[in-house]
Amino acid sequence: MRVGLGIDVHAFAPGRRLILGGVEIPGELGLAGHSDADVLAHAVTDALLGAAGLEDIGHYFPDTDEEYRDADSIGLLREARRLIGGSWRVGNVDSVVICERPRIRDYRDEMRRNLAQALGVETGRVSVRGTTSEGLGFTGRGEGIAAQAVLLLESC
Ligand SMILES: Nc1ccn([C@@H]2O[C@H](COP(=O)(O)O)[C@@H](O)[C@H]2O)c(=O)n1
Ligand SMILES: C[C@@]1(CO)OP(=O)(O)OP(=O)(O)OC[C@H]1O
Repeated sequence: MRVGLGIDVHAFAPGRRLILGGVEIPGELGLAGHSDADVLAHAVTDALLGAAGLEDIGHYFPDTDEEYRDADSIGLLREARRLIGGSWRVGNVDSVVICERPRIRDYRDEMRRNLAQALGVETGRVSVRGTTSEGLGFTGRGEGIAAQAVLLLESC
């Protein structure tokens, strides 16, 4: 077994859609990024790549490459899963999104389904939770969203 950790942060930006775990959340400020800025999908992708001992997300999907402008980050997670190859399967993923809003609980099951599908596992193996930072720091001031994920790989 191997464990991986992924952490990502994106700042809010006007004129952007908010995509978290592949779910478009209406009525909220979006996040700045070269891709769709799906901070949760990025954290899970880096946890997956880290568990496999590979390079990081920016290595495989550079933010200087026009191919990844506004890219669907769930699609990038699926691509990263392909890079891992067939000798590993995902045991489970746990993840936390840190923001004052939106309330992640309202969307978490759809996020879990999207992430699980990209990873090729049952939804029950993927957890997503939200927490505020109680008004403290950049997330507390509503400047951006942070996400963290841990992922276990099991050999097949
Ligand atoms: N963005 C968020 C923040 C919180 N939640 C839910 O509320 C619970 C309490 O959060 P605290 O930060 O006040 O501890 C948390 O356990 C979540 O159920 C959320 O869904 N999305
Ligand atoms: C997937 C990528 C592609 O540009 O997305 P970005 O929106 O640039 O987000 P970031 O988390 O800063 O870096 C990962 C990038 O590789």
